[in-house]
Amino acid sequence: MLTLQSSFCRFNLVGRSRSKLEKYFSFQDMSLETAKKLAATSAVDDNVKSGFAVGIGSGSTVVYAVQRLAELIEAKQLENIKCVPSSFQSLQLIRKHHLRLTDLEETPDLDVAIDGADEVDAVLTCIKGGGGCLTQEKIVAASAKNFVVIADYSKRSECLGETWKKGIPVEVIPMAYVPVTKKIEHLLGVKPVLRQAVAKAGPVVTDNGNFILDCPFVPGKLLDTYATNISIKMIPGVVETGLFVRMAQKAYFGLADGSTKSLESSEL
Ligand SMILES: O=C[C@H](O)[C@H](O)[C@H](O)COP(=O)(O)O
Repeated sequence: MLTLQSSFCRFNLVGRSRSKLEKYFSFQDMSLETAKKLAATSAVDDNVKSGFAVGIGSGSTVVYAVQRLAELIEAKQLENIKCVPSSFQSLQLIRKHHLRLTDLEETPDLDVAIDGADEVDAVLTCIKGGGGCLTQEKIVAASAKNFVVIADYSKRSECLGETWKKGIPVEVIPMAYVPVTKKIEHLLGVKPVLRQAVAKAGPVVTDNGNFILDCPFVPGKLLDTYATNISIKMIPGVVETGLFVRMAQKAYFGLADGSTKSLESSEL
C-alpha cells in the first residue's frame, strides 16, 4: 500500500539537496554501467520469486535485470517465471534470454514490474520516456503489485529536473501534436519540443506509432508532479506522460562506491 507522498519536491534548493545527497552518493569512478548492473541485480534478487509474473521495462538498465533473471533461472534458483514486455526492445530481450513470454491479455496481474528511469526524486516519482518508451511501461507498471525502479546514482535527485534536463516526455497522437503543443504551452508557459529521430529523418515514432513532445521544466518553479501529470493527460491527443507519480514502491540505485542503496516509498 502506498503512503500518500507529496507531489511537490521536498527540497527546493539544489545546493541543500546536493549536500544531503552526498551522504549517499560519493561521486567516484564507479562506471555508470557497473552501477546499473548493481541496481538491477539487487532488485531482481530481492523482488522476484519462483512462480512470479514479471513486467519487464525498457532501456539500458533493464538489460541487466533480464540477464540476472536468466542467470537465476539457469541456476534453478528461480522457476516458472513469466515475463510481460513493455516495448519492442524488452520483447527482444525476453526472447534473446529464452525467458517465458506472456502478455497482459493472458496475464493481466503481475507480481512485480522492474524498470529503469531517467530521474527519480526523493519520493520516488520518476521521469521516464527518455528512450521513447513510456505508455506501455506505465501500463505494465500499473498492472503490477510492486513497481521497482532500478537506476545508477546519476539518476537520483531531490526534485525532478535537477539531473534530467530534457523535460517531461509526452506521447501524442501524430495528428494532434500541434494543438497539444499549444495547449501545453498555455498550461505550463513553456514550449514543448517535438523529439527528432537521430538515425532517421523526421520525428521519433514510438512503438505505438505516436510522436513524443519533450516539455521543458518551468525555470525556478517547483513541479507539482501529480497535478501536472493529470493536466497534461486531460489534453485531447495526449496518450500518456512520462511522469510516474505515486507508482514506484521501491527504487534501487547502484552507487559510486560499489554498493547499492534501496529506498521504499512506505519509508519516505
Ligand atoms: O524510454 C525509456 C524508458 O523510460 C527507460 O526506462 C528510461 O529512459 C531509462 O533508461 P536507461 O535505463 O537506459 O537509463
